[in-house]
Amino acid sequence: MLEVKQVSKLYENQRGVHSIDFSMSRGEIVGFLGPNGAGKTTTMRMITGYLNPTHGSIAIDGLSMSDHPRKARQKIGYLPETPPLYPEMSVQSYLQFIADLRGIPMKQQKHRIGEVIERLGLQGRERQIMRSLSKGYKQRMGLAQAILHNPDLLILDEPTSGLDPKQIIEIRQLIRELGENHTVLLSTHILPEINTLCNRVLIINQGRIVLDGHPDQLAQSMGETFEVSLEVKGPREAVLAELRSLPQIASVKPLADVLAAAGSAATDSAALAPQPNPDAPEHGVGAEAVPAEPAAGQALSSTVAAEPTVRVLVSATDRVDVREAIFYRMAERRYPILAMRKESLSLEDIFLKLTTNEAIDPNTSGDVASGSLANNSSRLANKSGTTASSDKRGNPNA
Ligand SMILES: Nc1ncnc2c1ncn2[C@@H]1O[C@H](COP(=O)(O)OP(=O)(O)OP(=O)(O)O)[C@@H](O)[C@H]1O
Repeated sequence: MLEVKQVSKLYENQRGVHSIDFSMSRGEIVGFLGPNGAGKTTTMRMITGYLNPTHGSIAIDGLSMSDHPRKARQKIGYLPETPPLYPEMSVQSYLQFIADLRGIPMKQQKHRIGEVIERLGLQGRERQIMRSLSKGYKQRMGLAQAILHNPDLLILDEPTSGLDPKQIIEIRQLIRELGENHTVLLSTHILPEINTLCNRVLIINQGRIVLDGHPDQLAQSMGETFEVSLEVKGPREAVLAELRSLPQIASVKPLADVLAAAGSAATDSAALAPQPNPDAPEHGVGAEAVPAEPAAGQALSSTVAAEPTVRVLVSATDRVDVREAIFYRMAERRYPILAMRKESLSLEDIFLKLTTNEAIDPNTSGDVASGSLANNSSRLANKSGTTASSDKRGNPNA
């Protein structure tokens, strides 16, 4: 549907985008993410024919934008960040004006405008002057003018920017519906928007595409290992030994050992004293035994057995999903699993990793774009540190 090949844009004294290369298939909803000044708008304006690339080529459905600009543009609907509305016009007269501009035959105009008004929930507002529309309805009008000529490809530049939460939900729902019949490229600064709307994400930084993939697969492709955080009730050393004996377990890192049996401080202070953890120096994570919660927890002391709770981060080799193996082994040994969670990088982690301090090496950006970022160890260190410190924050005695 869309082919962007080796496209660069040089402004007078600086580079807008550099050798952008991607394609989109029919039916995809692609999220275009990047920090301020990364090159999103420049890319979108080139795709829509508003700007000419300095190098490279763009084709819409096989039609070259430079050789057949009119025909290629006919296949595109564009919602710029600020919708191009005329405040003095009414909803109906504005859409008629756009229909004329788009060359929709007179005979079809009434029917098509009616369809679009219904699709975007603008019924009853046909005679309203656009100046008096709310921001959400102005955005609907922006979408209406973008889809009026029934284009195959929709380019939406920050479609929910500046809307209130209710309007955001409504516009997202509209985009989802439009995605059923159109191919959509949308730029946004709102990361959860990508997860809820898009089946693919492109991340651009400093004018280069640094990542391209499915939102769910990105996290996995950027991690070296499959990781599970786990909370198990049972004797600490025995639980650790069982986990370490499982095949395909690369490491078991205790995060903190928490005595669930509150109140045992009063009866068994020795049991609550922080225990040295043989794993702590090796892994550098907070693995000391943390005293139990005071007051509120103490009320539990008469009902909860003084069984320690072991909290660990388990990493598997070759990204193997080890959750079932862990479950069955713990069940076999009668160590109840209180919590088990697959750990992964959030889209926010990925975005920050790719767009903050880490300089993009042009020689390796191809690898990065295919999602094969290798070193992930600093994140692990961070995560362990964060978990350990948040444990302490959550425990006034720590
Ligand atoms: N008309 C222009 N003349 C010169 N430089 C420009 C022009 N338009 C954009 N740029 C520069 O090109 C780079 C990319 O800008 P662009 O507007 O495409 O980024 P963006 O990702 O859309 O940013 P934002 O999220 O802030 O809208 C920036 O460094 C910007 O300053």
